[in-house]
Amino acid sequence: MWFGIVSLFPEMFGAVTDSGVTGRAVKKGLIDVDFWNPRDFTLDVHRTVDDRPFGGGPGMVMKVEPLLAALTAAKAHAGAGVRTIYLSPQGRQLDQQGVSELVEAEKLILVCGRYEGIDERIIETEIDEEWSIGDFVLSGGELAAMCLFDAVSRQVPGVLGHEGSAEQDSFMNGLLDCPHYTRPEIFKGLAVPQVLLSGHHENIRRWRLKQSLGRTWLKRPDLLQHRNLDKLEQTLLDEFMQEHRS
Ligand SMILES: CN1CCN(C(=O)c2nonc2N)CC1
Repeated sequence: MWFGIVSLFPEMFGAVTDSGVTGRAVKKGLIDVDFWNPRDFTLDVHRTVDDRPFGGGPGMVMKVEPLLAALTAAKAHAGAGVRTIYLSPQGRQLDQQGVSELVEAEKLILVCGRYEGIDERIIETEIDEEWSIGDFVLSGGELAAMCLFDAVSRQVPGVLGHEGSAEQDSFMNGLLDCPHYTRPEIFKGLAVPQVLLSGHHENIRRWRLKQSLGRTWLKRPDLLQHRNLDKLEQTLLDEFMQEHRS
């Protein structure tokens, strides 16, 4: 999978291109990333990338020409079939379903705005989709782009090594994740659930599923609205609810 990043702060992306699971995927060539910085496309001695908004008001807007030149260069590099995304609170809120759709794209350009944003005409003429990571305001699109980059990259075959991790990620099966434990067996007087020490894989699988269902019921019941439970899942959830109430 290939990502083209248009950003005034490409150095921020080291957090995902040089570290962790995604950093290893880049190193292995499972994920390719290229950067285009609008500042490199300025023509004035001060390398100006922002301008005052028409109509006045606070803040600045990213200058049209350097941004367009950077984006044009990114699209030329990408070739056909690339989807160009602008990170913005106006966009579709990113969730695991959206991640699953985006990973099918194979080539994504992520445009990161700064200041008050980018000229609306760039959005109208150059952007295919707007995506948001939540209803809050960031200082720029870079952190949102890194979230999208990480979540989408995790779904690329081979990135997680044993594919199971992706499946077991929260939201991959529409439920919250189960609890996780590691050594020591007793920590602050709290023991690891015995079933996890039993070595009985089917019992462990059922316990984890029951915990996922129960946690989702307690913390995110809205997710259950859209999740058809099979017979076993309903039985396990009923058990959890009964135990929770007793
Ligand atoms: C111009 N800039 C404003 C701030 N911003 C965001 O708050 C944001 N992006 O994606 N999800 C979000 N929330 C990015 C774009």
